[in-house]
This record gives sequence, structure tokens and C-alpha cells, in this order.
Amino acid sequence: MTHINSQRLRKTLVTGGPSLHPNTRPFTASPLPPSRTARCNALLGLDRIFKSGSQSPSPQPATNANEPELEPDFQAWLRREGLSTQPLLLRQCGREGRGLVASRPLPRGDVLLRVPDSLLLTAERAAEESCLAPLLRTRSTAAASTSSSTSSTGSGAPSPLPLSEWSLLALLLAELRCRLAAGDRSSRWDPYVAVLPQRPCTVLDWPAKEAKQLLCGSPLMRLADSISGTAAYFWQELEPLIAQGRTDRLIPNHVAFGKSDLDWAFGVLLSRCIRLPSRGDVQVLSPWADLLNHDVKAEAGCHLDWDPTAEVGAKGEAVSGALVLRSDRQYAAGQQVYVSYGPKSSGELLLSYGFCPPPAANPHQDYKLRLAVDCQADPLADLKVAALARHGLPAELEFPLKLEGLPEGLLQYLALLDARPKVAQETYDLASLLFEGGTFPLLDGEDTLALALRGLSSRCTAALKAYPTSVEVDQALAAGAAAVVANRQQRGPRRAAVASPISPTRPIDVPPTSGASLSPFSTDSLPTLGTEDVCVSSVRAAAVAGIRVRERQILQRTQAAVSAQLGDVKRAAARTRRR
Ligand SMILES: C[S@@+](CC[C@H](N)C(=O)[O-])C[C@H]1O[C@@H](n2cnc3c(N)ncnc32)[C@H](O)[C@@H]1O
Repeated sequence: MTHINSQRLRKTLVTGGPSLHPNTRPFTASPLPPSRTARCNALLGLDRIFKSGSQSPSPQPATNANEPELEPDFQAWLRREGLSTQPLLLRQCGREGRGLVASRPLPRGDVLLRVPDSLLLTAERAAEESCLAPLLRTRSTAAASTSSSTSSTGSGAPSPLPLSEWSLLALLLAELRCRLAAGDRSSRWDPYVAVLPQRPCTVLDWPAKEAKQLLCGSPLMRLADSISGTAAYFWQELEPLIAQGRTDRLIPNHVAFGKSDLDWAFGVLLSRCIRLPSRGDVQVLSPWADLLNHDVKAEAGCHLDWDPTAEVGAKGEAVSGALVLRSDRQYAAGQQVYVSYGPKSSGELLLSYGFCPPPAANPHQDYKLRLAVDCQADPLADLKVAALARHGLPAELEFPLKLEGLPEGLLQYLALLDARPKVAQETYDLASLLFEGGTFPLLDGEDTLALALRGLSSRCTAALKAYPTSVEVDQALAAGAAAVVANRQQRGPRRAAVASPISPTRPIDVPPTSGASLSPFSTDSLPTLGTEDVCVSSVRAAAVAGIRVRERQILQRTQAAVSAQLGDVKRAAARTRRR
């Protein structure tokens, strides 16, 4: 039944990549040469909307030795707790909030930062230091006895955590926040908790109705749902424990432990938690290291990880192992040191970290197309799920569409989803040819590549129709942000990142956006929107409008590429028929 066509596409595997932060989902993407990106932007006119060219950081002022120390109580605490003298200084870094800058010229290969284990807030420590520790210990013991009765290795293994890492960390953070608010400074982590942002401004800080309205039609809605769903899950896990703690009188009266405290803690974890691949992927909060800001350019070499061989000794003592950042480049005095939070789109950064680089300057900007076996309407659904599983593929996948080309494996996956073989068992042969043979066979006389291309085109059409706003309105809204941000820049220096809570309803003078006309304000100077900016609802709306514009451009470009490829397929078929 199947005829092997020419090798049109390479066989593809869907892979994931490690990240410092926990909310990365696996996907593949083709690498993009910067010159092509710039050309695509120009063709699409996107460079006019977000043309700062600066996902990159603003230059930092040179270090002034007489400048007063920022967060002095926190820094004094770090020194007392064993942070040795380091070649970085804490500074205000414009829209990025606080950041770490080189205190002197630093050569490539230097250790920039070394945080000892004692300063890492791990889930184990959070469990031990929580006021609910007695309950958590009981849970750990119960879990340990269950696992030792079911496993042969049993003894000697460390006690299992009583809850997930994030639940334990969030529980302690929320408790410490309540204590601090009531003037109770009994924890050793107080100076750290005192400098955490009041509002991380992740999507958890957005009013739910606004999130629904802003993200309608965008694949970012799924990410927002997943973040708030996870936060709700943690709350469900913790609520009965907290209730038990109250019954057992373990929780002081001034520790409210409300859902908002837990949501705040979850937002802090989303935007600051660090995963350490070299320490079994453990997730930690690291005072000092969590003051490093993100820059996509740091992806290549600035790696923050656990180094078991590093020697730290604030007072000369030898202690093995530390969280270490080594430089892969030289730094001038006063230059900010960045890490990468992972290959994330502007929308992912906005929802999880509360800042938004201009989408056109972000090489990771994409439209995440979700594809899934249609278990309701496809009579071959079970066979397809099984055939995909044989090739290690799930029944549902997200593919990152980009301006520069189709993600690998997308067309093969689509061909299997949309195929309707007359003989059901041929589903397995088709999957083998697509995923192992790297070919698009003829199936019952139909070219499966053409089938996949048509399927992609119709999905792009549906995705474009799903946006409630027009592209012109979104362009005007996004351009409005430039004016707002420019106005705010003129009003003087930025306040400290955590100085005071920011009202979500603070009035801001957004220029009116009317119909198809673009805002008269220039967007040329639009920088990355920082957390303080996106805490303002109207700026947030403009940031999302800019992302929607880019997503639509990606969908339209994909459609154009698909029609061109469909033309090639038809011409090739006609040539074959003539022969
Ligand atoms: C791990 S913390 C870094 C320290 C942070 N700037 C502070 O003052 O606490 C992550 C937060 O820093 C800010 N941030 C990091 N990189 C940024 C960037 N490139 N542009 C704007 N804000 C950034 C965001 O507020 C983000 O949630």
C-alpha cells in the first residue's frame, strides 16, 4: 500500500533541554541565523513595532567606590552567613531591578560567584525550619516506611520529602513573610525574605479575568492555566496540612498562611528558583545568586551550577562544594553579569518572570502550536496513540512555530494525526515510515506530505481566527506602550524594585488606541518592559498585544511557507504523472 516518496524531510526526534528554572517544557526548534531574523522582521514590518534591538541590557554606569551599599542589612547578613568576598557588587540596574555588576575588570574564566551550601534554601531545610516540621516529619517517616516495604534497597536511602520541593519551599516562604509582616524576626532567613519582591508580577499576580481576556486566542493561555493550575494544586496539597497544624497549635496566631501568601511564595519560586543539574536537579533558592538578571546572550556560557569541588571558606575554613558561576568572557568594571533563564519566548518570560523583552528582538519568540490525537472524533485514535508511543512520542505535543522555518518533526506528526488509512493496521507502517524511515509515503494514493501541509495551513487559519482583536488594534496598543514607558522614563529615576507594593490599578495615561490607526508615538525606543512596568495593567495589556502581533506574523509566515511547499509538491506530482 505505501510508496516511498523522495526523502523530503529528515527524521526528527523531539527533545528537551535543561534549564536553570523549573518551568521549561521540552520542544525542538531550528537554530536561527541573526541576519535572517533581521530580514524577516523588516519584511514583516515588525521592526517598527519593537525596534529597541535590545533584548540586551542597558549599559551600566561605572562602579563608584563611594556609592552607598544597596540592601546593607541583607549584605551584612550574607557576610555573617559565610558569603566570602566576591568580585560582584549589588546595584540598581534600571528596568531590570537590582543586579550584580563587576566590581573591577574581570578576566575570562574567573569565578564570579560562590554561594556555600549553608546559604542555599533547599526543600529539606524548608521542611526542618517550618513551624509545621513535626507534621512534616511524621509524613516523611510514613512515606519512608511505605517505600522501604515496597523497595528492596530500602535502608540507607535519604528520607523521602514529605511534599514536593516547591510545596515545602513555598510553605516556609509564606510563613516567613507572615512573621516578618507581624514584626517577628525569629528566622535566620529574615534578611533574605525582607529583600524579596512584594509582587513578582508573574501571571499569578494578574487578575484572573484580565489574564483570560488578554491571553484569549494565544497559546500563552495554556501556560497561564498551567501555572495557576499548579499553584492551585499546591494550595490543595497544603491546605489540609495547615488546618491540621492549627488544630495541633503548631502555627503561631500571627502566621495567617492565606492562599495569597502561598501564591506570593509560588510567584517568588517561579521567578527565582534555581535548579542545580550537578546536584541531582535539586531546586533551591539562593540568596545573592538570585540577584542575577537574564540576558539571552548569556546562554552560550554563563552557567550557574553546583560545583562539588569548589572550596568556599568565608573565614579561611575549607568547605567543599558551592553554587558557582564562572565567567566565559571578560567584564569591565561596572558591567552587569547576566545568566540565561533558558530559551524562553517573551510571553513565557512575562508570565513566569514578570518582564517582557521586545518579541521581535527575542530569538526564542515562537507560536506554540499544540497538536493532539483527536480522541473524540478520530476512529483510529487508539491505534495512533499506540503507534506514536512505539516511537517514543506522546499523544499530544507542542511545536514552536518560528518565523525562520518549521520545527523539525512537525509535518511527520501531523501526517500521522490527519491520515485516514483504509486498513487500520497500516497506521503502524505509516508511523514507522514517517518517524524511522524519514519519508512521507503515498497512502491510498494520497501524498501524506501534502496532507500534512494542508493540515498545518488549516490549523494556522483557525489559530488566526481565534484572536479577538485585529492586528491593527494590537499594533496600536503595543505602540502605546512605548509612549507610556517613555513618559515614565522622563519622570525620573526608577524606584527600588521592592520598595513598596504597586497598585495594580494605578492610573496611567495610555494614549487612546483607535481602530486601524497606529499610535503617533514612536516605538523605536521601547526597551524590555521590566517588572515595575508590567505590574501596571495597561502596560501589561500593551506587552501582550505586541506578543499577539508577533504570533500572528509567525502564523501568516508559516501559511505562506506551507502554500509554497504545497505548490512544489503539486508540481512534482504532475511531473511524475507526465513521465
Ligand atoms: C532572579 S530575579 C533577579 C533579581 C531581580 N532583578 C531583583 O531585583 O530581585 C528575577 C527578576 O529580575 C527581573 N529581571 C531579570 N532579568 C530581567 C531583564 N532582562 N529585564 C527586566 N527584568 C529582569 C524580573 O523582575 C525577574 O522576575
